Amino acid sequence: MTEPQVHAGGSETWWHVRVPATSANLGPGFDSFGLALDLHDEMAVRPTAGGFVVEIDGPGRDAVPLDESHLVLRAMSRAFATVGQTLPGVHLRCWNRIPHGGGLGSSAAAIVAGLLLGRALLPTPDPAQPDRTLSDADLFDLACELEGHPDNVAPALFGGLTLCHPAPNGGTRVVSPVVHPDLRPIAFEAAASSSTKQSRGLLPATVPHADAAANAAAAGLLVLGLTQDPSVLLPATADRLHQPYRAASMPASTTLIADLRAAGLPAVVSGAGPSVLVLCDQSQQQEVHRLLDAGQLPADGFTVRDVAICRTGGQVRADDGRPGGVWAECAG
Ligand SMILES: Nc1ncnc2c1ncn2[C@@H]1O[C@H](COP(=O)(O)OP(=O)(O)OP(=O)(O)O)[C@@H](O)[C@H]1O
Ligand SMILES: N[C@@H](CCO)C(=O)O
Repeated sequence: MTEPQVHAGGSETWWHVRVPATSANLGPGFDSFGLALDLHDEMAVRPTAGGFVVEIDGPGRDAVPLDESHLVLRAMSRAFATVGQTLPGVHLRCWNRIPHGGGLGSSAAAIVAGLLLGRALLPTPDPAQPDRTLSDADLFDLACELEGHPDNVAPALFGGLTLCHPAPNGGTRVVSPVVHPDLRPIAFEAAASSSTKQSRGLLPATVPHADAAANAAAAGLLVLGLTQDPSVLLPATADRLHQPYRAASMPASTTLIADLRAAGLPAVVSGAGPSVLVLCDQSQQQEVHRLLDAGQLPADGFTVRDVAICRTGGQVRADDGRPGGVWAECAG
């Protein structure tokens, strides 16, 4: 990646964003529950005289388009179009850390990054046209539309634990319960990838009533487990709505989850997979590492990360377009 140009009068201003990885579903909370994790993509953008330049480090570098169809640029354009403007030429720099198609919310992070950067780049709002501004709620609605489901974009935008539910008059609402301080998630980041779109195609149009009832019970228990009593998280993470239908498409994840759960550890498919998330408390986190050290978990093909829950959603600042630097506190 080229170094940003520095002019005699100081460095050029870039709008710089960082957005957390997210794990959706958390077992029974299909298309509703999501958790922000302390693993971030960073992007920086500045307007140019015309055209698009995209530079990428990290996952997706050799796979994603480098023109206006890049997901971050599509989201930026959408933010501009929403207020009747056209995105100018931009230079976009991406430092990707979230694997693509891994089940850790890469597309949601890209969409939220693009919307936040788009809002930052928009001309100063005209006080005579207050509807031509974008609130966080507007960005959430746009993100849901672009992603197609809300459970990753909510924690990517707002941080922490988010539960999405249909609003009475249409659209989606978000609530953000406070997570129990003992939670210490572990992510088994899969080297393999899968397309969420294809993985959604494996799901049936209808499910047995008994399965829906079991998931409703587990999802209720999951709120208790995540906020007040982590000891219930093993039964609270049982799912019958999506994991059984996807199991055969990700055999290594399915075996790993079965072994972890047999050891009493609350493991789930992260998002649409194939990564795996374990909603550990402190002693369970140690137990996972003991089992790994003893070679008693089938973890080949996975990178194991202790990932703190990130209380902060996407953050934007103006700077010199270099990666890193100090951001507001994230881990909690
Ligand atoms: N940083 C990014 N820049 C550009 N495109 C991206 C970026 N991140 C994701 N994408 C696009 O999104 C696709 C992955 O999205 P997909 O929804 O299939 O998986 P995911 O978001 O990683 O997993 P999940 O939705 O299960 O959490 C990539 O193949 C790429 O096309
Ligand atoms: N709820 C979504 C999350 C992945 O983006 C799914 O499981 O398809």
